[in-house]
Amino acid sequence: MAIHEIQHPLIRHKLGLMRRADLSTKNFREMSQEIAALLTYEATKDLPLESTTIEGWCGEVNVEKIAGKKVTVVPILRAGIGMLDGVLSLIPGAKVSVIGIARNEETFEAQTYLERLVGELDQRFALIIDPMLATGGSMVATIDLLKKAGCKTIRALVLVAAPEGIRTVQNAHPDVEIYTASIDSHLDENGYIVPGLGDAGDRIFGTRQKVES
Ligand SMILES: O=P(O)(O)OC[C@H]1O[C@H](OP(=O)(O)OP(=O)(O)O)[C@H](O)[C@@H]1O
Ligand SMILES: O=c1cc[nH]c(=O)[nH]1
Ligand SMILES: [Mg+2]
Repeated sequence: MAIHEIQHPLIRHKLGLMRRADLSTKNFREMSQEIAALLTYEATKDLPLESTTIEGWCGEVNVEKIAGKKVTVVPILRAGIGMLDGVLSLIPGAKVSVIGIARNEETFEAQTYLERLVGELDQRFALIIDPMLATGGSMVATIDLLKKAGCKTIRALVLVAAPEGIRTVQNAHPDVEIYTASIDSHLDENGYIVPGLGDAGDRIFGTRQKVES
């Protein structure tokens, strides 16, 4: 498996802004979608093209179109929804397969509570989206489930990845490529990515609990 940490200046700049603890929910949401679109651009760079002839303004013209596989975007609820519009802004025709997974915050075990997959998964290119790859439990559970449903080509887009999570996905699913805006330092004792973004779901949905001082 390859891990791609994208070095594009727009991504680096936007991620830097997202790390600010005082960033508003509105701005955090907007930047999640913007980085998701930029990661989509990178992760689809090698999609195969085929030639076709169309009727242009001055007669027949040869153009290219994406060949073969159709795409399904797979947001991992909840936080993955925060990247969905960004991905769809570049692949508007993609079908969406929704997976609900919540991490048990004591054991870090991934618990699946919803599975709504689109059809013909054996013919689709799946793009999993989740802002955070921490222990990797949620990502491995999602890939397990997609493969069981017949999916053969899978890539994952995450805003921030921890080395621990990358290793876990790498060991379980060496064929899956991950695209990320940043490989961060490590996980803390609560399984949070350092420096990370904090709880991405809470920051996207505005459910962040204020810490009493
Ligand atoms: O790599 P892992 O250790 O599995 O952790 C990462 C998962 O944790 C977060 O979701 P969370 O379980 O908090 O659910 P939420 O999106 O509903 O907030 C995040 O969005 C990932 O799905
Ligand atoms: O750092 C982390 C780890 C898991 N889930 C998050 O939202 N953030
Ligand atoms: Mg959360």
